Amino acid sequence: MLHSKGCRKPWQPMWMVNMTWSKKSTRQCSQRNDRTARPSASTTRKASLEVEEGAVGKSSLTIQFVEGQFVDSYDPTIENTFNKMVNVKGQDFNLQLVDTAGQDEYSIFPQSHSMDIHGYVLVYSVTSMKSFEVVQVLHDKLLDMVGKIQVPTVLVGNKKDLHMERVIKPEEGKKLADSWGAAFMESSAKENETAVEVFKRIILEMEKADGNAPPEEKKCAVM
Ligand SMILES: Nc1nc2c(ncn2[C@@H]2O[C@H](COP(=O)(O)OP(=O)(O)OP(=O)(O)O)[C@@H](O)[C@H]2O)c(=O)[nH]1
Repeated sequence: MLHSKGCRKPWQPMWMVNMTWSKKSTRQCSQRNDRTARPSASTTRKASLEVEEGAVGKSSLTIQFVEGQFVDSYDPTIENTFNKMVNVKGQDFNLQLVDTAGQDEYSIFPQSHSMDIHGYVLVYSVTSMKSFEVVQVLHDKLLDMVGKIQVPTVLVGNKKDLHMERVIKPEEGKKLADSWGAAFMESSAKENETAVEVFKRIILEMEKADGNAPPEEKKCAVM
């Protein structure tokens, strides 16, 4: 897409959180914990997925997306990197995803989370008011660190399948995301469809920030 005809311009690196991805023209198998994977010869994109508070389901969403399975156990994350090819609106992206450790409002935001990152996925649990509060603190810290007023971001309310335990309404999440100029969605790491949708959404947000509207929204000059 970057090098093809049309009105696309060369992609310029931006910072993101927790995930990295690169565009490639061929499909690749996913790899877990692949810290040695060679970067794509083509332009590389990075995004990062930040989880507010522990246990909101960040790792579960990632594993559902990368491996297509739900993990019922809880094993606190230190940091893992994943690669996964994903097709969005006819274009292949090689997503390099960094699954970071859960954070609270007192955590120091690692500088590495602003380096060579193109977008961020911020996750809270719809069953935890605390996680919803912490995600707001983390977003502020993120903007301070990168020195921008807006970054490509998707706010995700996870665990939507836990209906009886829900304490955050979808409208509250949407309102917060709107105030950030971010995309919003709810997910369940038990459902492959919503996990995949999370990562497609952040790719679209990064594309948008790069001036690359989705195909149906693109307006090329008529010669
Ligand atoms: N019902 C339900 N349980 C979930 C969902 N996502 C995660 N869980 C469970 O919540 C617990 C924590 O999930 P993790 O994915 O490890 O959470 P995390 O945010 O990565 O936690 P940290 O590694 O501490 O950052 C696990 O027991 C998961 O099985 C979900 O969408 N629905």
